[in-house]
Amino acid sequence: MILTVTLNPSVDRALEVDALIRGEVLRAADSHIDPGGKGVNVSRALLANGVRSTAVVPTGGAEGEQLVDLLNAEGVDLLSVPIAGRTRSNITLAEPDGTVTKINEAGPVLSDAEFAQVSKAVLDAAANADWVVICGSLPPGPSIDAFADLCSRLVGAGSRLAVDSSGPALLAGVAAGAALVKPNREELAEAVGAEPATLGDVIEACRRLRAAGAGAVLASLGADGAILVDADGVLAGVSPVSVPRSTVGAGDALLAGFLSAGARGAAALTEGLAWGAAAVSLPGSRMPTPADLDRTHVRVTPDPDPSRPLHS
Ligand SMILES: Nc1ncnc2c1ncn2[C@@H]1O[C@H](COP(=O)(O)OP(=O)(O)OP(=O)(O)O)[C@@H](O)[C@H]1O
Ligand SMILES: O=P(O)(O)OC[C@@]1(O)O[C@H](CO)[C@@H](O)[C@@H]1O
Repeated sequence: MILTVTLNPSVDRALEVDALIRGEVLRAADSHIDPGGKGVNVSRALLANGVRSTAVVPTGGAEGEQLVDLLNAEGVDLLSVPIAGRTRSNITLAEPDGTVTKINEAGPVLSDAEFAQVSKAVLDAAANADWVVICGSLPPGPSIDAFADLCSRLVGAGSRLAVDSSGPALLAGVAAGAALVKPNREELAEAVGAEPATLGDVIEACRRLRAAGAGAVLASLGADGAILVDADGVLAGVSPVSVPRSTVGAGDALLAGFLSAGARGAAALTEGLAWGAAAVSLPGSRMPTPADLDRTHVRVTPDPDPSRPLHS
């Protein structure tokens, strides 16, 4: 069982518009509502592909009830911790060429007592989990020290921890000794204080995160694919998408696919890239099912040319 933790989940509203024009009334050609938040998406993707997962989410207010209803409707196994604040609602504006504009709320304040309750739920459930996967932004409230403490306690208790977050939360996961971190290009740049221009820059940044405590680094690079740096070496992979529809949740699908296939080696990276590419071809933050997956276009190679420039 893979336990996911989304401290700041959301109800995701995706609107498809012909073109994004500031100051105009835009008419949506189509709209979708999905349960959202990065860990929630990892659980949804795993479930859609027959992998057991439980999602821990703090929920509150009308949107919190809606999120629980949406997740129950999909059959996601939930550990919902009630909070006083209102679960956020995040907006996606998707244009026909695949350009996505996202507006994410900060999310409700999580009080110290509420964070302690969520942490207890996570630590209790972690005992039966193959992985504990903490994803997404931290909501207002919990200090970075409190978050770092949760990561350290999980690692100390023997859990295999994966962290997909940004800024101080990503670094806290690294320092706690997470077995895996999954930064995207911007998160990696922020973590090492340098914008990568080539695959070599990405590999060097991943090595720095490993030296700082992470076991493995899976760096997602949008249309440039992904790089895996772990104790076995370096792998690079790409999976071209002919008609990108929405990149929202692609990183979550990549992580879910990678974990589902054992989180190690070319087979796991291939699986992650197939799930990521499939998510990009689907609207909103819809997660791929087995019928959406096509592994034939995925290319994974060891020790890629470090001078290869990044495009996206
Ligand atoms: N335009 C694209 N074309 C092909 N594949 C893509 C594209 N965008 C994303 N992907 C695939 O999805 C994976 C994750 O994308 P990205 O690096 O954008 O993740 P992310 O920023 O974490 O996404 P999110 O936070 O929305 O889940 C990439 O590694 C790649 O495999
Ligand atoms: O604000 P965060 O927590 O960084 O990201 C939240 C979010 O953008 O991430 C998911 C896609 O990865 C969406 O379902 C959700 O709206």
